[in-house]
Order: sequence, then C-alpha cells, then structure tokens
Amino acid sequence: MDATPRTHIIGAGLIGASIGLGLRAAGWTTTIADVSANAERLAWDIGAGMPLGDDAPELVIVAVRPSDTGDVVAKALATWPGALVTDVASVKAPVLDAARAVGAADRYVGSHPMSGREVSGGLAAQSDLFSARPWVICQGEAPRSAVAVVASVAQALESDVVEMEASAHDAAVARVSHAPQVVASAAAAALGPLGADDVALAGQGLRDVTRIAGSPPAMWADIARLNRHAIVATLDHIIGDLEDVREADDIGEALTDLIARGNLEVARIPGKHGGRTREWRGVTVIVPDTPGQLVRLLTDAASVGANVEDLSIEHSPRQPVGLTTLYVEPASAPPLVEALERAGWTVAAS
Ligand SMILES: NC(=O)C1=CN([C@@H]2O[C@H](COP(=O)(O)OP(=O)(O)OC[C@H]3O[C@@H](n4cnc5c(N)ncnc54)[C@H](O)[C@@H]3O)[C@@H](O)[C@H]2O)C=CC1
Ligand SMILES: O=C(O)C(=O)Cc1ccc(O)cc1
Repeated sequence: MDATPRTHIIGAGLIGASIGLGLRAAGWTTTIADVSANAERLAWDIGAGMPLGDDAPELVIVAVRPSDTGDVVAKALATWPGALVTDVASVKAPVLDAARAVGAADRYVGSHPMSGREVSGGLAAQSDLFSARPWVICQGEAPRSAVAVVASVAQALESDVVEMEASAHDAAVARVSHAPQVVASAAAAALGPLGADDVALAGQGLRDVTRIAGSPPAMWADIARLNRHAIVATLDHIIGDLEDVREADDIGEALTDLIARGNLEVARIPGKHGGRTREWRGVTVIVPDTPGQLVRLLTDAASVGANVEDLSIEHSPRQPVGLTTLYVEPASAPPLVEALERAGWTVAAS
C-alpha cells in the first residue's frame, strides 16, 4: 500500500473531521461521509475530505458512535473487499468481535486515539487534536503490514502509537477514562442542592475535577453499555474507598490514607499533554483583573527569554485579581521570578 493510502472516513463528527483535517494537512487524500447531510457538507466545507468518488478506498476509518461501530465496520469490510478497515471507538473488544463475525478480522485493526473534547460534532474539529497524545492500536487477527498502515495514520497526526490487546485496552480505559467521567459527573451533580451564589465560590479544584462533566451523555451511555463489566469493577474500587472514608471511626485517618495513595498514583500520570512526560516549574503571579494585564505579563516574561510552556488562570468572580501560573523549564524559573518582580509583579509562589 502507498505511504499515503486513499483514505475514506465514515462519520464526520468531532473525531472523524479532526482526523480528516489532520491527514489532509499531512498531504493525504481523504474522502469523508456522514449519514447526516449537514455534518457531511460541513466536513467537506472545512476541508476534512472530499465526497467519495468512484475509486474504492484503500483504507477506511470508521468514526461513528461506539454502539454503531461494529455494524459500520462489518459493512465497510463487505463493501470494499480490498480495503483495510480501522475505527476509533472508545471500546475495542466488541468491534473486533463484529469483524470476526463477518469473517474479515484479517482486514480489521482496532484503534483508539486517547484524545478528545467535551463537545461533539465536526464544528469542534481540530487538525492537531491528536498531537503528542497516545493512539492505541489493537492488532487483533490482522497482519503486521496492516498495523503499519494504521500506525502511519497515527504518526501523520503526530500521535504516540501504543499497541495493546483489545480486552487489556478496555480494562485500562475503564480506569483512565470511563470511570473518571462517571466520577466527574457525580461530583458536578452533587452541586444540585446549592444556589448560584454558593456555586460561585468554586475554585480551580472543582473546575479541574468537573471539566469533563460537560460531556454529551449519548456517547458515554454507549461506552458504558459496551464496557460495563470493566467500568463496574472500577466503580467498585472507588466506592470501596469512599465507603472506607464514610464509615471510618477517624475520618481524618481514613482520608489521610486515601490522599496518600492518590498522591502516589497521580504522580504516575504523564505530563501536560498526556503524552511525553516533561517537568515544568510553575511561577504564580497575582494579576489585576483589568484588560491587557495578561499580555503585559507574557511580554515581561518574554523579555527575559522565558519560554512559557503552559499557562493556567485561576479567577474567582468578584475578585479584583486573578492568579496566573506560567509553566517554564525549571532553570528558567529563578530569572523569570526576578525579572517579573523587577517589572512590578507580585509573585505569589514559584
Ligand atoms: N469525543 C471524544 O472525545 C472521543 C471519541 N472517540 C470515539 O470516536 C467516535 C466518534 O465520536 P465523536 O466524533 O465524538 O462523535 P460525534 O457525535 O461528534 O460524531 C459522530 C458522527 O457519526 C455520524 N454517523 C452516525 N452513524 C453513521 C453511519 N452509519 N454512517 C455515517 N455516519 C454516521 C453522526 O451523524 C455524527 O456526525 C466514537 O466511537 C467515540 O467512542 C474516541 C476518542 C475521543
Ligand atoms: O477530555 C479528555 O480528557 C478525554 O479524555 C477525552 C476522551 C474521551 C473519550 C475517549 O475515548 C478518549 C478521550
């Protein structure tokens, strides 16, 4: 197969359109289709792919909701008998079963980009959505040459390829992705009894814990049905820990144990993009809540050559100041602090 195979994407939502944009930016020829005429037209208009013509695709990427993925993969395997088919669904074992059921698992390779957004649809598509993020590939019963083709998609999108068995993938993502969605939604739902003024007290901690609580329910309902066993096993683990805290004679001791274990595990989560681990040092600055201050701060940081790798802003309503943390190489932090203080900024922590 050519280094940039003729690629057809089925499903022009967030993931399908993002793959199309990224592959076209990398010089691939893509076509894209969707059952929704609006979604399909949008994907063509934004340049995620062209309409499918007469040429049969060499590679088909299925990017539809998880519960439909097995059927759409099976149909693609039958429609294009010369094509290799992959998919991006968040649960992998049921799709492999569907390819086996139609006797074409030798032309099916599962994949799962570990990157997304809490919004769906092609309007939210981004060509760099998968950059520096893991992309899981499940070989199943396909030859190595087929794995290499799917890996070339991930590499064109600048993802980090990770190979796993489908069932091991499903058990792992229950813990790193699916159960965290349940817990984030539960933490957000617990705000129910509060009035708006009380919710407005929220700081960065609640924002961090509930970021993905804005996710669309339909996709997660599908994922939960398909990966129920592994998700329930993870929830049992979490509920056990919560019950230990609730039932303890000394709640402080129980929580100390839970937080200590959490401290150990959170340190194992790779760096800011979820891909390559890198160490940054945060320099937290008090920034007046008036227009232009952030630009002034970044300009002052740039004046000492500090390369700001990441940035977070903690801002509480009704406060005249916010806390902005600039993340830099550890060696850049001391000169940055000095320069910012010289320029009149108050550095709250570094
Ligand atoms: N949203 C996320 O953060 C991530 C999602 N995934 C997986 O990617 C897949 C797609 O998810 P999203 O792009 O977020 O969903 P989406 O809802 O944005 O897009 C799905 C698209 O598929 C279309 N579609 C449905 N059935 C179809 C069919 N039979 N033929 C053609 N088009 C069809 C829909 O009209 C819709 O435009 C899911 O399997 C999901 O598990 C994987 C990684 C991250
Ligand atoms: O937003 C995040 O942090 C995610 O983890 C998004 C995500 C959602 C579903 C997936 O199957 C993979 C990644």
